[in-house]
Amino acid sequence: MPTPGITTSPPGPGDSLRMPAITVTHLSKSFGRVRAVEDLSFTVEPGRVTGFLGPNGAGKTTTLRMILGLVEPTSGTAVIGDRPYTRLSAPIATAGAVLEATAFHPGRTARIHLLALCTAAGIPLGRADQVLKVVDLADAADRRVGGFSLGMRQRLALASALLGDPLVLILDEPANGLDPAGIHWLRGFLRDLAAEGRTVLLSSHLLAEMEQTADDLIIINGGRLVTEGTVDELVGARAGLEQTYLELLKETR
Ligand SMILES: Nc1ncnc2c1ncn2[C@@H]1O[C@H](COP(=O)(O)OP(=O)(O)OP(=O)(O)O)[C@@H](O)[C@H]1O
Repeated sequence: MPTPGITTSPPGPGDSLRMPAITVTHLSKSFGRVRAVEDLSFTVEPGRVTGFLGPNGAGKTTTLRMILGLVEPTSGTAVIGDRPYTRLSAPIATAGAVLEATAFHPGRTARIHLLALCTAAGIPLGRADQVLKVVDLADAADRRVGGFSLGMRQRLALASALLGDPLVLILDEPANGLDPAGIHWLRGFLRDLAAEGRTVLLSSHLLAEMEQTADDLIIINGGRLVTEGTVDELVGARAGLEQTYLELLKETR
């Protein structure tokens, strides 16, 4: 298994002071008559894994895309540190992301895919092999991505997100397609990133997994905040995250 750190010189404890939080303030997005996100506010703290939960269509992907500057908010703001993603001075070194439906050129090998990204982003080419090792894909580096399993594609997407050694990682359903060993690996990996002081935000429908992986939770429904807090606060004495989650959604219907 790869070593936890994604960089050759992981941030030290003092560096966590410089790790950016994600701050979403009164964020809204409408697509025509569809109100995908409505007056949403929350904070994602550095040094913690934050789970972003909500039923299908709750607005999770739209929110993540607004944080990454891929969707223009109708109103409100989403900032990483002190500014929107599109105004970051070093966006690739600040935030990395894995979004749903990541497209790869099927004829390219994993290494060529990453080398192309390095070239486009001005990242030293040696970084490609480093991140392949980190996500445990070194043995598949010269295989064409068209023949990759879903789990391997997820790992390659994660490798792409790590190229810039980002302080903030934003992942939309990263466990999708991973087998139990892969999910176990991902959990340890994300926990290690947070332990290095990085800010980790991930959406998932896998509640049992989220309960084990996340420190903090943000739950939304119908584009609005249902609740946010630590896993301990929210689950507390109740019988697990699944029951807590279903009860909270029922209350807000
Ligand atoms: N580009 C778009 N054009 C029109 N409607 C959109 C667009 N993107 C999202 N929506 C709508 O916004 C709402 C929120 O969608 P979103 O994908 O953000 O939810 P989600 O919580 O990520 O759902 P899931 O868990 O199913 O992935 C849905 O009603 C969706 O149909």
